[in-house]
Amino acid sequence: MMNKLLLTSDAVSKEVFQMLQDEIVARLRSVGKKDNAQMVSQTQNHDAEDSLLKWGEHHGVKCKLRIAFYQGAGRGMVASESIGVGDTALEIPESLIISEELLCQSEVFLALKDFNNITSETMLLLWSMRERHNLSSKFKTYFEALPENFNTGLSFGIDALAALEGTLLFDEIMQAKQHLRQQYEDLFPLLCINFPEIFRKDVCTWDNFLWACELWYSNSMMVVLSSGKLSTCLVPVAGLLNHSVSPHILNYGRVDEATKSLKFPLSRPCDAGEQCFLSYGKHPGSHLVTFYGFLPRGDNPYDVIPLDLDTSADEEDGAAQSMSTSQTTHMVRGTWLSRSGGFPMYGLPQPLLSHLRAALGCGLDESTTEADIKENDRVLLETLLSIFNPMLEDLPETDESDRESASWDVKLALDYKDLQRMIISSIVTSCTSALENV
Ligand SMILES: C[S@@+](CC[C@H](N)C(=O)[O-])C[C@H]1O[C@@H](n2cnc3c(N)ncnc32)[C@H](O)[C@@H]1O
Repeated sequence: MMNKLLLTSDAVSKEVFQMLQDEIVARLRSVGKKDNAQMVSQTQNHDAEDSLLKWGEHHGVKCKLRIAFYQGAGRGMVASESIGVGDTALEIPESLIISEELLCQSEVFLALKDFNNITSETMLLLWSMRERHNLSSKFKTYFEALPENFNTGLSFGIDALAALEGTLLFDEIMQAKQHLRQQYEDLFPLLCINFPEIFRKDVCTWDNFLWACELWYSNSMMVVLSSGKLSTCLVPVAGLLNHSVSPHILNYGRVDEATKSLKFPLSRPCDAGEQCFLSYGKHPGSHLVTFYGFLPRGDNPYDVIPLDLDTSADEEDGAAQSMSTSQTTHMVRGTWLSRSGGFPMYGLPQPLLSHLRAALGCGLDESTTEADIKENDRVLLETLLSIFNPMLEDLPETDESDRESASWDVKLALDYKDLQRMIISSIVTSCTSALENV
């Protein structure tokens, strides 16, 4: 829009628009500087990654990025040159996208299309489980560059799960694992018996099935294909972009009609040598741990403590007395993310405060005196502390020596608990200091 205005305005307006554009770009540049994780190596000889880039180039991928290795994040993509706002960092031809449309030409689809209402997502999952072992696959180079283990929450071992007991993440991971186990048991050994040529027993193991599930959870993107269909897809090369809470690439996901390619344009500039990040979506830490196996650096505004509040009210209706109950869930973020730390918000969400003030009979109106306001807020803050203090007590601090010797999954579980503790602790601190002042 700015570029258009700069082209069409008179000289004076042009000067103003140019100043505005420079300021916007400077502000965008300052965002996310904390994200730049330590690069481990740019130059190591990593055959699988080099081959993937060459294979992509050969098939028409256009790329202003190269692959680098980052501490704690595996591979990532780094800008080979400075890339500006609106410029395309990466362009992938539609013919390289693994989607439902590609599936329709496969043996797996022909065998399964009429099988027990199977979904195309499940067929794609089974396709990738097989294709990984197909030596003559068109996507051999892509599969060879994928990790042996994805290390998501779905692969958490018993110690990591034990560390999470009592948290919502524990429930999320257990439910997801049970769902996948059930799905596997519904499919196997049935498919191996019915279609032994296609589904070989040695390929269709639980470990290979879980690998394919983790591949789709951690690497897939929603793409509108040129047919107009919205489809969950694997996008080779683009699957090497890591996530950030302040990403460079935000708006992507529609195949360009003219070029028949998926473009990844920048929403904020990326300097040469800087890691270029994508947004995987507005996910809280629990979702990123379960399905991707990491917690992002920096403040994630989608990290919340869900709070279920019951509102039970006695209602007099003539002679009979009835009881109405409703449940509301409030999402509470760390108070450091809020701009309104003091009275009357205390860094907490307005709907939660209104809900509690009404439930406690502590509403504010013109006739409320200053003394009433203070008393009401004392009751409100004490109620909030009675909710959040026990949560904090249930999350004891991690012993640092435990963390040093821990495995990847236990470390991630402990990091998640630290994050939860930090959010709850910020709420307790806000309420305690406010209580001292009323
Ligand atoms: C789409 S892949 C990105 C490429 C991946 N790093 C690799 O080496 O194949 C998604 C996976 O990358 C890792 N990842 C992405 N963003 C990350 C981040 N900000 N910090 C740590 N790991 C990240 C997680 O393991 C996630 O499951």
